Amino acid sequence: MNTVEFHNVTKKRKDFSIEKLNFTIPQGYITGFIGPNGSGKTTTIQMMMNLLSYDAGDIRLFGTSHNEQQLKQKIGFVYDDLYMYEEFNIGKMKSFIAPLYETWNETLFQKYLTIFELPEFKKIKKFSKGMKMKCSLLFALSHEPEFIIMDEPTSGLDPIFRRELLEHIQELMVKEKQTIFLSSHITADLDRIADYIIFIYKGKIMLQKSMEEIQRSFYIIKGKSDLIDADTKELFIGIKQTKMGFEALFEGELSLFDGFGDEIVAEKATLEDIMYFMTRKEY
Ligand SMILES: Nc1ncnc2c1ncn2[C@@H]1O[C@H](COP(=O)(O)OP(=O)(O)OP(=O)(O)O)[C@@H](O)[C@H]1O
Repeated sequence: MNTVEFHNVTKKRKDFSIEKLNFTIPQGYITGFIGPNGSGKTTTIQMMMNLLSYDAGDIRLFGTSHNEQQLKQKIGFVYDDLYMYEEFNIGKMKSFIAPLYETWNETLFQKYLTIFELPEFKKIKKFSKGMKMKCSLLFALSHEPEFIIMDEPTSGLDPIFRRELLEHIQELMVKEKQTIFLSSHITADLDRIADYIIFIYKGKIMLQKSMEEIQRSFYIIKGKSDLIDADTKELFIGIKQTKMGFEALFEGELSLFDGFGDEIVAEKATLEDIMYFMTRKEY
């Protein structure tokens, strides 16, 4: 079962276009959405949330087409920009937000308020960026959404805070079995928690795979430059020449390199390696 399905979604902007975007977000897992700046992550999320129109194609949520009521009740949208409520404190915000949700869970709200150590009666404009992110997460979680969308939840947070937030997200998955879609260009965060990865670049999907498949099939191969010729070059997705030799991204069975013995070294590729080599312009 998929929580979200994009079928041939096309969106043309002045200097940017998304052509026939196809991907799915499986139910009950954490899907990481990665891509360099300006790749179309926010545009995609806005179309998913029905905040932005598209020119062609179909977006299905929970098995049906967009439906306002369903969007509001079943989705928790987490982002750090709470400008609308800057003058409010958490208590006042709750009095506006809670009645909007049939599924509002006050016990859960109190629980996360304590866990996140957020002050209930301090104005939100006095919150740090990280506190605003936690506050957004607090409200999103308290109405027990089936699907949580997070747009860059860890950007601008310090490493300790980021790790804490990721731990909370992971805990949620274990306990509540929610579906989470998390966009980030901090790929190390997703190496840690994602079950699936969707990689977008210049409005196109470059990769959609489970983390398990990625870890099993992508490697960084290092060796002396003289090993690179027209034939070996064909094996790699991207190659970088270094002072020590070459580094290249490879997808497939490592046994292909058995004949090279210790002339090459293979390491598992990180998401950052994959993103780097797949978007490199020169080889
Ligand atoms: N309102 C808009 N009108 C026209 N073009 C826009 C608008 N918003 C964004 N774009 C363009 O669409 C492209 C994709 O932007 P988008 O914000 O979706 O990327 P992103 O992957 O979220 O980037 P980042 O990681 O930097 O947030 C960019 O080239 C951007 O300039």
